[in-house]
Amino acid sequence: MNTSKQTYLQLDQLRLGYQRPLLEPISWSLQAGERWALNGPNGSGKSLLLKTLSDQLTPIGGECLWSQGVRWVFLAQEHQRPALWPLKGHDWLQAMGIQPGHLPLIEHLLNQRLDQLSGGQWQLLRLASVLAAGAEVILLDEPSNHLDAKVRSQSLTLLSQLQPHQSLLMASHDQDFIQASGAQPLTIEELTHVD
Ligand SMILES: Nc1ncnc2c1ncn2[C@@H]1O[C@H](COP(=O)(O)OP(=O)(O)OP(=O)(O)O)[C@@H](O)[C@H]1O
Repeated sequence: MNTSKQTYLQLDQLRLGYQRPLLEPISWSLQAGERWALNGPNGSGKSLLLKTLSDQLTPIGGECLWSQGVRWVFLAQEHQRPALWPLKGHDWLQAMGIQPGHLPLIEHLLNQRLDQLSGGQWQLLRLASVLAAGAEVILLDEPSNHLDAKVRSQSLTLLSQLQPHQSLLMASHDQDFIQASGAQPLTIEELTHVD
């Protein structure tokens, strides 16, 4: 099936905010295979958009329409771990419904306890599991947070293994990471701009 022109997500005059709208309305669509990197100043609404797309916030107005059958996954900027958490990496993958055999880059983390992983190891495990879920749309909030050079390069390897039909929308301040990922930079201002 040729999915190159398929629209995965359509935003129509979408109003985002908490108690009241914080941004101008957004009208935008995401097509199969597109790779976008939201960047721009702190507080400009990147996380707000990703939280709304991933159903953590209700839009204040307008429409957010996922095409039928399109699956999305979301990597939050932070994921707090309980201080004592006796689960291991393979438990995490199992909970995500993922076969560990396909993920050589995180094999060394599978027998480690989640509460004993470093911040970067935890971020890599979470990123790898989100990418391995095979969803059509990958939403990532600051995926290069906490990463040293080696893990950062491993994360880029994982991103480079996305299938041509998979789409990416990530928020990032990390210009080098954005460039290396091949994603096109996009600002919230551009999304709210009306021609
Ligand atoms: N829980 C909240 N309640 C009310 N306003 C909030 C809440 N969280 C964030 N905001 C506000 O929403 C706006 C957008 O914040 P958001 O976190 O989306 O910015 P961002 O572009 O992701 O910033 P950063 O680059 O710092 O991660 C900011 O003005 C922020 O103060």
